[in-house]
Amino acid sequence: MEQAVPVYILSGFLGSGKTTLLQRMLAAFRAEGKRPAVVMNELGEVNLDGQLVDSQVPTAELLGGCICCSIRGDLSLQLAELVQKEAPDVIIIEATGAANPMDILEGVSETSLYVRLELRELITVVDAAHLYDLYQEQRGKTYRLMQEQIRCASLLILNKTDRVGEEARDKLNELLRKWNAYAPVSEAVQCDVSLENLLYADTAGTELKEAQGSEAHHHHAKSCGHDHGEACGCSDSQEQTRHEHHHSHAHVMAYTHYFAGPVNSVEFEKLLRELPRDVYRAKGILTFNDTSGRFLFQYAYRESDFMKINPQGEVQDVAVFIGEHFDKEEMRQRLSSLETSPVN
Ligand SMILES: Nc1nc2c(ncn2[C@@H]2O[C@H](COP(=O)(O)OP(=O)(O)OP(=O)(O)O)[C@@H](O)[C@H]2O)c(=O)[nH]1
Repeated sequence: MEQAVPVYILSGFLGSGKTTLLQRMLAAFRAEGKRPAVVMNELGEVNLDGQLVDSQVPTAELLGGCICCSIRGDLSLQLAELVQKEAPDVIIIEATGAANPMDILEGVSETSLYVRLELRELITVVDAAHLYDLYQEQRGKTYRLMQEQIRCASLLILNKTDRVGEEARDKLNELLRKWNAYAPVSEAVQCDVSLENLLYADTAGTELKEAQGSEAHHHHAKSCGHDHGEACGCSDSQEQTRHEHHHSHAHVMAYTHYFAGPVNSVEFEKLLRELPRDVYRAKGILTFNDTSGRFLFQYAYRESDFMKINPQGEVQDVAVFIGEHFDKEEMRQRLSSLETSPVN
């Protein structure tokens, strides 16, 4: 009988390290001679993470929304198409950091009714520094979303441990155990974990497979804190009325800026340093007028990083800013004021 294609879901809050883990997993699968395929979901209108994935890897993109609301139907279609067209040995789904993984898990389960898929693991990557800071306050929507993402996981990676001290690490391990008593926890920097243990730890996989059965699934849903009844904050109003349930990420919004010309690198870094606290993730591709080449920039929880890049395909200079209730118009004006005339 035809083998089911194993599926891995990567979850974790914005900027926690999902793409970093994705790259490691892809390298590990390919080293074993396997053909992985990827489904990437971004809140912004462009897939910048796709620039970090080898162009040889078949990739389906779900852009401009979150899998778990307006484009959940698309997830099923994309999965089915990937299996039929590419016949991959394994599929990795990278969710937006704002997604509730329970909805993606349901999406994969639905698809597995008509395409042979086997949900193997739901891996949640946790930004140690970000969670520790929110833990001090013990409230807020982002804190609750992180909690849901951690609860649903079959494997947990406590990433960015370079940004916290030993005391915080102990506290975080305790917290993860409290929220999810079953998933093995691996501490990591740059998601550098032993992938053999991670990908072939069968116990957690079994639990997830069982979760595809309705009763276990119901139980799983309950333990994920996926409470129904509150109004949905999805942008799509039809969707909103169709399934009136609670999405804890409804507070998250994205602004995509297409640059009309190069910007000054010093001024741009200053803008990143001065971003409001409510903008917790940004990324983009830029041309600077004071240094040659193009750069992929990353900003995650107040840390920024620039990498020289030769974009695959035609990519305009663009930046995506993700956060809570920030002023998009103010952001647009600030970014536009940095633009200079294109260099000929
Ligand atoms: N200091 C530190 N930075 C890290 C670590 N792991 C990843 N990063 C950096 O954090 C930034 C975000 O990492 P990504 O892997 O893109 O995070 P992500 O979860 O895919 O982000 P979204 O897709 O936007 O949700 C990048 O600049 C990474 O280089 C780590 O362990 N420590």
